[in-house]
Amino acid sequence: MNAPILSARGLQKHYGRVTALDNCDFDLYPGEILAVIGDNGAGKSSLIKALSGAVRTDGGTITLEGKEVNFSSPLQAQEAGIATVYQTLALSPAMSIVDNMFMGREIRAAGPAGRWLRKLDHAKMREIAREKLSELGLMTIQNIDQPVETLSGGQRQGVAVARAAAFGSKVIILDEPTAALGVKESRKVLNLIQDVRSRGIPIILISHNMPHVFELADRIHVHRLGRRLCTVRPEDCTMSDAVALMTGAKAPPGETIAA
Ligand SMILES: Nc1ncnc2c1ncn2[C@@H]1O[C@H](COP(=O)(O)OP(=O)(O)OP(=O)(O)O)[C@@H](O)[C@H]1O
Repeated sequence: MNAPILSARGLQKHYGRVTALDNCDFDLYPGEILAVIGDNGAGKSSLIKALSGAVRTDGGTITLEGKEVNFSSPLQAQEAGIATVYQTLALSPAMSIVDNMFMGREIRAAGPAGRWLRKLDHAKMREIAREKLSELGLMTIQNIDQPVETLSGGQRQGVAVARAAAFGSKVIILDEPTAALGVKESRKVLNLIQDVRSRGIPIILISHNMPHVFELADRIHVHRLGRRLCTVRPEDCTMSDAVALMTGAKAPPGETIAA
C-alpha cells in the first residue's frame, strides 16, 4: 500500500477529567473510503475534530501528505485540503445553491480596484457550480439559483458534498451523511460518495449505519475508548463482528479479551 495521505499518531484530548482521545492513531490511504465506527462516546467526533482543525489536541501529531500539520482552525485545515461536511451541513438555507457553493470563496471580476471592491463574478460562479454539480451527477437540480431551503435533504447533502469535492480537496470527511435521510435519498448520497471516490478523493466516513459502512468502505477503523482498536476490511468481517468489536464483546484479530 502507498504511504497514508493523512495520518495521526498518539493523539490525546481531554475535556476536564474525560479522556476523549487516548493515544489515538489514524491512517487514511489515497483513494480509499475509510469508515470510522465506534460506540456512542468512543471519541469519533473528537478524532474528526482534531483532524479537521476544529479542536486543538493535548498531544500527538497529525501528518498530511508526509508533512506534520498543526491546524488552529477549520479554515486552516480546509485551506490545506481537508474538507469536512458535518451533519448540520453549514449551508445557508435562504441562499441559492451557487452562493452556498462559493460561500467564503467568492470569485470576483478582474479589475483595478482592491479585491473586496471588485464586483462578484456571478456568471463565472454559475458556470463552475454547474460544471461541478454535473461532474457529480447532481444536475437533476435544475436551477442553481434556487434557495437551498427548497431542496430535499439528499439534494442538500449533495450540494454540501459537491462543495467539499469541488475546490481542490485532498481529503473529505463526511459525518453521518445519511443519518437524516430516507431510503431513496440515502441511495443517491451513497452513489455520490462512490463517485467522489472514483475521482480519486479519499473519504473518511463516520457512520453508525452498518449496511452503508459495509457497502462503501474499503477499510473500517474501529474506534473504542478513545483510540483505534483495529482496522478491518468489510470482506473479512461480518456486521455483527464489527459491532462486537465496537462494544468490546469481541477482541480484535490476533488478541484475546482479558477475563
Ligand atoms: N466539548 C466537550 N466537553 C466535554 N466533554 C466532551 C466534549 N466533547 C466530547 N466530550 C466527551 O468526550 C467523549 C468522546 O466524545 P465524542 O463526541 O468524541 O464521541 P463520539 O464517538 O463521537 O460519540 P457519538 O457517536 O455519541 O457522537 C465523551 O465522553 C464526551 O462526553
